[in-house]
Amino acid sequence: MCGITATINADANQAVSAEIYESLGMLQHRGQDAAGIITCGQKGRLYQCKANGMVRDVFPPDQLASLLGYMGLGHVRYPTAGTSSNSEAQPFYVNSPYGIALAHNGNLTNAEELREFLDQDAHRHVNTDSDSELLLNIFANNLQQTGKFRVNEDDIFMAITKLYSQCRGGYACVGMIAGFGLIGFRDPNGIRPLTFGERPAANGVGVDYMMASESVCLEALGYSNFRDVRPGQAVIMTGSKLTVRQCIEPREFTPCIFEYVYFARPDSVMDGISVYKARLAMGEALAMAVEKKLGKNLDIDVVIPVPDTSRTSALQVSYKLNKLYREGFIKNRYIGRTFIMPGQQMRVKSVRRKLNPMPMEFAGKSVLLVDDSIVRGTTSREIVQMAREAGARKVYFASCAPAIRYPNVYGIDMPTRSELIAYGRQDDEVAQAIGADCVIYQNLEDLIESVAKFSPDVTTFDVSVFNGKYVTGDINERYIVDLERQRSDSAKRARVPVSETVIGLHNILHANK
Ligand SMILES: O=P(O)(O)OC[C@H]1O[C@H](OP(=O)(O)OP(=O)(O)O)[C@H](O)[C@@H]1O
Ligand SMILES: NC(=O)CC[C@H](N)C(=O)O
Ligand SMILES: [Mg+2]
Repeated sequence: MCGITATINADANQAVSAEIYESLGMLQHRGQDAAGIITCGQKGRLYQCKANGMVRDVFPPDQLASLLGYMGLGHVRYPTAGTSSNSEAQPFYVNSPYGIALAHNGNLTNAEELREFLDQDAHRHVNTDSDSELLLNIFANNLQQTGKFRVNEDDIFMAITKLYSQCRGGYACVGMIAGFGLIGFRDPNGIRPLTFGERPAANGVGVDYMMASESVCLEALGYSNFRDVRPGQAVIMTGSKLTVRQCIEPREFTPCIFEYVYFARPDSVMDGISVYKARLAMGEALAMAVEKKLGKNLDIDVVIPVPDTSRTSALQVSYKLNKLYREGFIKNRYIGRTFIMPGQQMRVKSVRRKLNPMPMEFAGKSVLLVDDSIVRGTTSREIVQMAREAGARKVYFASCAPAIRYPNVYGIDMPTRSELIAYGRQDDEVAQAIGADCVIYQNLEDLIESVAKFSPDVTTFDVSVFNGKYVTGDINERYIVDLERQRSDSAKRARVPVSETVIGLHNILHANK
């Protein structure tokens, strides 16, 4: 899902790298494969450090100080396009025109067309398989068309407006133009999130600005007056000045519902909706679904969450059903999220290493396990087996999200139908496949209602993984088949490993080794 962040301090002597590092730590749950920071110092010079790995490993604290400058971008990566090579770690940089860097959350659905355009018409060199590098070059090319020695805000908004007509898919982006300032923009459907805020500068003169995928980063760093970038809108932040412009007529506002189900932190507020409140509501609605399926006289002794994400909802399921809530699985706090790990083998191994059952909570009991979602079934299969090994008499499995039967094309790496456990299976067949006595899914209307009821203006969402309806309107069977061919687990395994050398701008991490 990737996490993006950007900061510009009003005081040009106030370095940003430490705070960007901190906010990347707060976005780690959105991407565990790679991380990067690029900053811009006085005289417009850029400094960069990026590589594969977790935030704490990519940026040795003593080297953070060498990322000089008062403005910068940060990124944590969970790949959905290209490869997992170091060279595709973000932010990306192009020197012409003006020195531009960009960090992207999302996925472009017309990447091949853009690649061809950049090669044949724009004559720009693209050095990796990343769709984010394409996005950056499209923007750079649009800006280049101005032919100006120096650009102004109107030129930048125009370049973004043009980009909206060229790029399709889901994208929330933060960018930086050397010596000028920061930009941020969000796709016309607002599928991927982007929020921004401000705070008084440390020296009391002017205002600092920050953008991030999730509001937690802004909150922790003392920013306030949070607003979300609206679909098709763009922002420009320069020393103490913020300009917001609606670049194109927005399409239907359809944020990704999976942010609320799984991706975002519960303490974030996205598009005005508290993720925590939405998860409580999902739990309430799920409790009703459980009662409907299993009857009023529930044979359930205890409700057990599958840590971590389902905890908030599971608590509400137990409250509504008036059944005991117990932490039956203990999570190893040093193991990250398994769903966003790159290969199936690694995911399966990690579930067992990550979660360990407390036998006394299972022995002789009928348990209701609650998770936020069942995607490939990796977690549920292992968890049900663990519950049985620990002596459970009956194992019911409830999911806050409906059955997932369609690929995601907007920034979640679920590209292959056959890898989804509910694909081609009825609910009872899913139960059989994961070894549960029964599977209870939330229905789609209830999920939508659980999230939408907290929003002042969002009524619809991108729910394509549940119903196969893609909000951008450009996805056909041929695209899906192609995606499966390129990005299935087996296709990724078969790929010849690319060089692990970092390609690109002078990289501080490697320079100092
Ligand atoms: O059916 P699957 O393919 O296993 O995917 C779904 C599971 O993966 C996620 O957990 P994850 O371990 O990634 O993160 P969490 O600790 O935040 O729950 C999600 O919360 C489900 O538990
Ligand atoms: N999950 C994401 O947002 C991925 C961003 C981009 N498509 C990449 O693969 O790097
Ligand atoms: Mg989980």
